[in-house]
Amino acid sequence: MSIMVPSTTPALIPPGRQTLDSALHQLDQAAEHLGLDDGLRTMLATPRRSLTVSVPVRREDGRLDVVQGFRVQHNVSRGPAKGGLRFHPTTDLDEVTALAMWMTWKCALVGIPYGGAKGGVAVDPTGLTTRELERLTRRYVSEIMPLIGPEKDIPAPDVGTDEQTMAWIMDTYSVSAGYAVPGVVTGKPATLGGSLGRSGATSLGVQIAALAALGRSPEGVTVAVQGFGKVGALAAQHLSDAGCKVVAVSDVTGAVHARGGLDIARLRAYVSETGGVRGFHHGDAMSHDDLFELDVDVLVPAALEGAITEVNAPRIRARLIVEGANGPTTPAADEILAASGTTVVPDILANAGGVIVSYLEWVQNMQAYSWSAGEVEGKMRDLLLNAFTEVRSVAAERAMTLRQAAHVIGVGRVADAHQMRGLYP
Ligand SMILES: NC(=O)C1=CN([C@@H]2O[C@H](COP(=O)(O)OP(=O)(O)OC[C@H]3O[C@@H](n4cnc5c(N)ncnc54)[C@H](OP(=O)(O)O)[C@@H]3O)[C@@H](O)[C@H]2O)C=CC1
Ligand SMILES: O=C(O)CCC(=O)C(=O)O
Repeated sequence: MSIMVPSTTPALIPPGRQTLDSALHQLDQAAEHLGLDDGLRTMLATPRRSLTVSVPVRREDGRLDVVQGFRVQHNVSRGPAKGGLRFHPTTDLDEVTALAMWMTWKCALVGIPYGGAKGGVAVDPTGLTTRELERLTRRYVSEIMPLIGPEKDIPAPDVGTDEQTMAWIMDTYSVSAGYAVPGVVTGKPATLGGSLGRSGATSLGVQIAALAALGRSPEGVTVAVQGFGKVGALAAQHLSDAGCKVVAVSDVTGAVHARGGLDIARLRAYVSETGGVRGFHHGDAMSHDDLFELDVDVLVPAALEGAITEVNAPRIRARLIVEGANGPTTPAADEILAASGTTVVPDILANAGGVIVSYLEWVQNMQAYSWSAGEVEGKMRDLLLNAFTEVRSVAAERAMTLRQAAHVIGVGRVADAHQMRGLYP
């Protein structure tokens, strides 16, 4: 089985399919390198279980809307399926399948005992009231109930969902079980068994990965961040706290730039008040596209897939890209960046801090015990930096990019699990 990288991105291919093609291409490269046979490749390219559900939502004005929801368990050979839940209008089954596949490799890469999953609901959460969102979440959870559970599949936050969404999931599942089941979901509020440090864990991981890849003092290192949501805003904060100068950030509303560095704490307060970075007075407005072309040391894509393509990759001047988002760089862009000597710390490594702390949350829930914030951070840091060191040494030994090395390690571990278990005849 071989998946070609298209040299251009045909406009007619839906974005979700393009994302899945990227994930399959990365798998194919790793499988080739590992010498996996066709049967095993096909098994790894195919999700174990995919569920599509119709979710009715009663609107405040009495109307009934019906939206599509998905939960994909890509692989469960190393443990329960694990991965976030996304509420976004363009989410589809292909996108969720790709994101689930990346979760499989990510969990294997950082050495936590999970397979990979992802969920999605094709809805714009900003267009719903809190009560509508709650009804939607509870109904979606009821529909996917047979798939999830602390020993089966454990959702977590992703784009458009948060601690409140996780609390509703935990409650809906627990009401059905007849007792409180905190371990069914991670990224919950601390009062319901959420771990200290989970809300900022993905971003802290991005900072840790960025500093490790920089390999020099962060003082004065310039950074641009695309996306100012749960991951991007706190990644900007953590990088700024470490001494970097975050000179530009963007969200859907716009992009802001300040050559001398943005005051990230002030910008976060502004965004909580206004809903977006647009109009922030302590910086200049810039276009979304220009942010990618700034002369900065580090670029952190922390929004959605397909942000860095063959179109903008040749114009990127940052020498280091640290992927907070999943799948922000297309395979064609990857080739251009590799040829220009740009280092890309890949998503399955750079944003793994989130799922690592989710794992630590689940472990705390399963043993009905909790760790201090320092203990959680220390364990996360160790797991992430061990994976970072391993990826860097495999990349050096085998003359490959960090993404290729990360996939060789992650895919290799999952393939080993299949072979040892004998699931594959
Ligand atoms: N949350 C987590 O723990 C983890 C998330 N990730 C990945 O990180 C990425 C971001 O997730 P998360 O922060 O949770 O999601 P959020 O929904 O909290 O934030 C997404 C952000 O991206 C912005 N955005 C969307 N499209 C664009 C665009 N075209 N240009 C600029 N900004 C844009 C949104 O802007 P606006 O607010 O204006 O809509 C928002 O600021 C995703 O790829 C996700 O899969 C990876 C690992 C864990
Ligand atoms: O915390 C988790 O379980 C998963 C987070 C996630 O969706 C991701 O890493 O992409």
